[in-house]
Amino acid sequence: MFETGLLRGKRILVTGGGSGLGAAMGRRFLALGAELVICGRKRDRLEATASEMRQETSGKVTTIACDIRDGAAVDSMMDGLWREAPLDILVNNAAATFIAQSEHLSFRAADAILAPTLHGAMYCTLAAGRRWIEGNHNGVVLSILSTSTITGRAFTVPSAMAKSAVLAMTKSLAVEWGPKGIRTVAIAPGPFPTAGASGQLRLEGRDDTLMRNPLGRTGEHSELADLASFLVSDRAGYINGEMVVIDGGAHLRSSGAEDLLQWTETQWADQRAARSKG
Ligand SMILES: CCCCCCC/C=C/C(=O)SCCNC(=O)CCNC(=O)[C@H](O)C(C)(C)COP(=O)(O)OP(=O)(O)OC[C@H]1O[C@@H](n2cnc3c(N)ncnc32)[C@H](O)[C@@H]1OP(=O)(O)O
Ligand SMILES: NC(=O)C1=CN([C@@H]2O[C@H](COP(=O)(O)OP(=O)(O)OC[C@H]3O[C@@H](n4cnc5c(N)ncnc54)[C@H](OP(=O)(O)O)[C@@H]3O)[C@@H](O)[C@H]2O)C=CC1
Repeated sequence: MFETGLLRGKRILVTGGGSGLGAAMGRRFLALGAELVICGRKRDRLEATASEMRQETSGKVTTIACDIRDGAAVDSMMDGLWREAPLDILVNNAAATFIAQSEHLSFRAADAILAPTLHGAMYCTLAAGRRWIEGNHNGVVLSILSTSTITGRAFTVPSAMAKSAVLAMTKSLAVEWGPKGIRTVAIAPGPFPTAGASGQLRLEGRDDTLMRNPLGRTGEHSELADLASFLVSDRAGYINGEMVVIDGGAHLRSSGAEDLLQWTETQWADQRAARSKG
């Protein structure tokens, strides 16, 4: 689909790149000639993914164990990266969510979603942006958001709040940092099967989420990876502050949570008892 070497010479950090959509984007970036860095909390999973990637391509893949909820850890990751060479592209992909009745959310539970999804994305963006500006280096920030930024979404309120805040960051920095050579863009995916999403959102046990998709299917990882590759590339050099939706048109029919309005209190009690550790 793309010219060979579309991302040659680009050094890209994908947060949460050890699994799911982050790994899918990373694989495509490597295939297009980029140098890839992936971070996450689970060192073993990062290493396993990186070694698969190295076998698939001849590209350079580096892993860094970093909890992006910790600003000092993010700074130390960026310092380490910059000691070798500046990044060119940051992909804010790491996030957390689960379904819950909002009245049952403890403050700690709300923070467990806000901390990686909002604060983590903000820390990474500020840490990269500051270094790009100091070094007079161009950069691109791509944030993976959600159609909840458009529709809101019942039962995943902290996630909808965090994603909406990162959209506000994307639009605001497009204006503030555009003149400094930094583009900020975003993608709002609809349902894409990943272990994280299925586990946290109980996708397999839900009746009508997929049926409501106008295209009658979930997204392919390669479709999201293609869109991400275009948006971070120089070919998208005039796109700034924009969020592109990739959901088969689903959000035009439903936020994706309406079936949960029919759940009984027993179902919610079962859900609370069967928490998934993502
Ligand atoms: C369907 C329509 C379209 C799809 C739209 C999809 C939009 C977005 C999708 C995604 O983001 S998919 C990505 C999903 N991936 C992940 O979530 C991976 C990361 N996950 C995690 O880190 C954990 O699973 C976590 C639970 C989210 C956070 O773990 P952490 O170690 O930080 O938290 P804990 O210490 O375990 O718990 C803190 C706090 O939260 C309460 N809690 C945990 N799980 C639940 C739950 N399922 N329901 C209610 N509350 C929960 C837990 O009890 C703690 O609170 P206190 O008990 O201490 O008050
Ligand atoms: N799949 C879907 O249907 C949709 C996904 N999205 C978004 O796409 C992105 C990827 O989701 P998906 O691939 O499905 O889910 P995954 O659960 O596979 O991905 C989440 C990633 O984030 C990392 N992560 C979580 N918390 C932290 C943290 N504190 N510090 C560093 N890394 C962290 C995890 O790694 P580790 O556990 O090692 O820390 C994991 O690799 C997310 O932003 C999600 O909100 C949006 C809409 C729909």
